[in-house]
Amino acid sequence: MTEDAPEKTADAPGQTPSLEVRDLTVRFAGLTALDAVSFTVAPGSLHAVIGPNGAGKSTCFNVLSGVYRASAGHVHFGPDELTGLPPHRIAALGVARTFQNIALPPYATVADSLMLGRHRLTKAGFLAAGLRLPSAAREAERHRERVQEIAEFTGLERYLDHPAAALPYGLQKLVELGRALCMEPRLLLLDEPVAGMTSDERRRTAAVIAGVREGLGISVVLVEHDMGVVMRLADEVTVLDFGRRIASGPPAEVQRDPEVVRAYLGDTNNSEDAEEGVTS
Ligand SMILES: Nc1ncnc2c1ncn2[C@@H]1O[C@H](COP(=O)(O)OP(=O)(O)OP(=O)(O)O)[C@@H](O)[C@H]1O
Repeated sequence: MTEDAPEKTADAPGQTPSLEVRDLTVRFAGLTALDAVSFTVAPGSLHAVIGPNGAGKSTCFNVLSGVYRASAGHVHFGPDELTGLPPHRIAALGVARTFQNIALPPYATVADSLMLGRHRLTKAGFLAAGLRLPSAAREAERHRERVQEIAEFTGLERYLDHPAAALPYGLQKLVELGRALCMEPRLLLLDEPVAGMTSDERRRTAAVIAGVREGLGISVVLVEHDMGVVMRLADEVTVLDFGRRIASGPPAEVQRDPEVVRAYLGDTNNSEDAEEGVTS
């Protein structure tokens, strides 16, 4: 695809395609952060990428979303090659992501923050919106309705008028998730969505993620340290260690894999994971 080719939009009809990651390699000045990693995310499934600290999970995410460039290998989303595309082109193909660290605008309400996710789908031009043409007003109303639906889906409806950045941490992370859903993605990349949450917040967020997979038919790639959440939600798990894929398969299988157990228990810098192992 050339830079001048028209951008596809995610709201085009059609099924969610599979995501194929093939021999993905990323090198940083002498360090191989990802070493020929391959996995497939089946349409509508939830695929977790796990591994001890420094295993290459964030690097993998950053390549999938276009933040980092692969040194070798390919990522295909259906017929489209994502490798080498900038983040906005990947987003235009229906791939949305959340970040480990919250990046909400400081004074925006929850409604405004969710509406930011609609930006890419807005068709009315600056002039039509500025002149308050009926077509622009109708479109704005449709976006507001969708924001309301997604707020209900994520349990945020009663906070719509609150400043997002003033909400408790767990709700702010849900706003991030809601904003990604407002992009109408076909593939959602969730980077540690329950990190730093209370157990109540974790339960609530895990239920929303389960709802995304079950109710919306969106494929999800999840990077998460909370093994309880991973084992409950994932259809398939890929385990990385020192940039290499050491195991892949259904959670129950991966959990028993001796190399996975060794990678976790042998990682003395990761006491929380070592204590929890891969069995919680
Ligand atoms: N931009 C970068 N420049 C140089 N090295 C990097 C860069 N990003 C990541 N790395 C290195 O690549 C390796 C993999 O890091 P990465 O952040 O992908 O691991 P991770 O599995 O996400 O770890 P964590 O669970 O701690 O977030 C690490 O050794 C890290 O220091």
